Amino acid sequence: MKIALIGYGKMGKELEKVALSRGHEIVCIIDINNQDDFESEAFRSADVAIEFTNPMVAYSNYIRTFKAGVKLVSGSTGWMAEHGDEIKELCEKEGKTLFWSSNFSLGVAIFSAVNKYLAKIMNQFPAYDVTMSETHHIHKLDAPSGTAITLAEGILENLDRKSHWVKEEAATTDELPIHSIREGEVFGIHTVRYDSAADSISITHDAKNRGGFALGAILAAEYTAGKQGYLGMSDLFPFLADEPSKPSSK
Ligand SMILES: NC(=O)C1=CN([C@@H]2O[C@H](COP(=O)(O)OP(=O)(O)OC[C@H]3O[C@@H](n4cnc5c(N)ncnc54)[C@H](OP(=O)(O)O)[C@@H]3O)[C@@H](O)[C@H]2O)C=CC1
Ligand SMILES: O=C(O)C1=N[C@H](C(=O)O)C[C@H](O)C1
Repeated sequence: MKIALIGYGKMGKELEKVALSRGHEIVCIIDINNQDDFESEAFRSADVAIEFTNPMVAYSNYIRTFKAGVKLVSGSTGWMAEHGDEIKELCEKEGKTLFWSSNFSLGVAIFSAVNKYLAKIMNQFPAYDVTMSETHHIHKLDAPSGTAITLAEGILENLDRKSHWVKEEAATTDELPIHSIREGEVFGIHTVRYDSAADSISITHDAKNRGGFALGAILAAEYTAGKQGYLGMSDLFPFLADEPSKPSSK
């Protein structure tokens, strides 16, 4: 498959390694210094472009990729609150294609499914209150992390006593607090913790390197080449939506 990379930083370089190891060809690399290449033949020839840049430029990269008629996979975080609805509409109503995930690692896909199921169970156990924390390297521009926001959304959809997430401290019992820590070169640690007076239950995903994010993004690119629309990890792994059994609310 022909792949174009947009952004050649920590993730761009990791993606290049994994793509080549799976027999793909990198036909174009766009970084901050060669923006004209969005109009190049090489870029247009790509089966899929993969974008990992930053919250400020991701949206304009998506629009330029759509204009070039190239399908897109992106892991950039921090753009969704401002532009999410417009980008989804371009995919759902105007034939554009974006596969986006706040975290491409297979471990986080599994963790997300467990997180939603645990939240549903906790409807039966009001003595437990839930908090979240995420730790990342000091270069990270956004907080909370995109993954933390996705995990929080998974809790809010399933745990009736929480209505919205907040940064750091909860002021009311319906708020779900997310604590963000920036430390050294940490690849990404996410913890969801339920606390009662008697005990606590924590689930944690701890990335050991960036290889897992890159592998997931390349698997997503292989999937996206033959698809259209707004796609995500639930399209790539639909079986993760199947629960072992649904706890009854009675
Ligand atoms: N979904 C997931 O699984 C993951 C998501 N991420 C997210 O991916 C993004 C990138 O992470 P990471 O690779 O670590 O960040 P880096 O800062 O290491 O890399 C980003 C690169 O994009 C370049 N860049 C800046 N502006 C543009 C532009 N307009 N067009 C093309 N390239 C540009 C930067 O250049 P310069 O340095 O010169 O500005 C830099 O080389 C972040 O939003 C992060 O949160 C990260 C890991 C996993
Ligand atoms: O910036 C990073 O490094 C990461 N960003 C993503 C996020 O915001 O959740 C995914 C991963 O945790 C690494």
